[in-house]
Amino acid sequence: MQITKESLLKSLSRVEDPDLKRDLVSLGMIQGIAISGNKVQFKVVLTTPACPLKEVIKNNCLEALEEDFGKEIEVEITMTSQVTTVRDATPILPQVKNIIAIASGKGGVGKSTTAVNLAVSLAETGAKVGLIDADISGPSIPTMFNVEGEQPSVKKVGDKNVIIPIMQYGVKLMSIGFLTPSDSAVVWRGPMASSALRQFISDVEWGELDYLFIDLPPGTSDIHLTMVQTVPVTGAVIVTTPQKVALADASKGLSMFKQPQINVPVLGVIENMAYFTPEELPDNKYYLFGKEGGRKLAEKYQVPFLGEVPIVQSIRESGDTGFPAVLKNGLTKTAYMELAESVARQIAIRNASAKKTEIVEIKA
Ligand SMILES: Nc1ncnc2c1ncn2[C@@H]1O[C@H](COP(=O)(O)OP(=O)(O)OP(=O)(O)O)[C@@H](O)[C@H]1O
Repeated sequence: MQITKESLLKSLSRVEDPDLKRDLVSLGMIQGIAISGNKVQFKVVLTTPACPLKEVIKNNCLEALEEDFGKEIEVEITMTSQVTTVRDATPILPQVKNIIAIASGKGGVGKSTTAVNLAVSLAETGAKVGLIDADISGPSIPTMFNVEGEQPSVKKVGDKNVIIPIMQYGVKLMSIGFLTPSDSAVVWRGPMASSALRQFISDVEWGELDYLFIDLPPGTSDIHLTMVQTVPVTGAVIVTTPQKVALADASKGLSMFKQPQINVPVLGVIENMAYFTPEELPDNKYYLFGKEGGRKLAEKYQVPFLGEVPIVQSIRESGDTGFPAVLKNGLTKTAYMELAESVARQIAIRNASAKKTEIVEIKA
């Protein structure tokens, strides 16, 4: 059969994106077609560079084409990506495609550690990533990125001063820790903390970003409200340990996002410190805080379970030395890369299926 653009597209329209459950052609994912005799070239534009199904989709395309055009067809597929968004080009962060809140109920469950490693993992896949440390009274991001003591520069744009974020490990960063001495106790009144977050959102030159993570303080606070009143949040990720007290608090955090007045989609639950494992004996698992609590929480609230991260000594050391665990080879790298793929996948699914998030109106 002679290969034409139409026959090629007809063939590829039998291939589905397994997550979005629609065919690649109607999703507009097939681009740049070039045909010469029995040689064809095209691009598959995925919804994220962290797509875990890259190889599956590529093989399904090859199979469909060989079925229709025989083994003699020569196919060159370039797998590329364009992160999706449901945001309008609003005056606030117009070039930021997705804003993701990282929240927990209880403090100390590893929310910041998770936010840091997710951000660096996605940057490693080639995505443009930013991270706001909204934990105003206990900023840990500068330490975890080994940029303590750095000060962002400021430039004038028109009559406005804009802050240039600090760039480290491919991630643009903003934290109150860059603006105050690291050993001083920052005691903020609620309104001051909220105004700092608003400034981090609107007065920082974030530029084009695929993913902007906001590392929230633990619990539910004024900061959470300020965030949802300032920007439309694509979705929230809840971090918890499997321990009963952490789960009880995580449920409260999760319910807050689901409240009709807030209405931020919950992308899923991450179980941190799921079990202890010595790195040299990764098959030995000790369930210090109980088993599968995060998974059960996700089931209870009918939200995706995004994955688990074990307690590993090197994760704590990586945080303290400012060299994120995902940048070291080994089991922690694998755990965080898989987690990042899982988060990126849920963002793509959310963007394909749910409508945009509205900013929460301030009611007096
Ligand atoms: N999977 C893990 N394995 C080992 N240590 C971890 C792991 N996750 C986090 N930690 C360590 O636990 C401590 C608390 O983590 P982190 O600061 O990320 O928690 P948090 O929930 O953001 O805390 P807070 O709510 O107080 O800001 C840190 O010392 C961190 O290095």
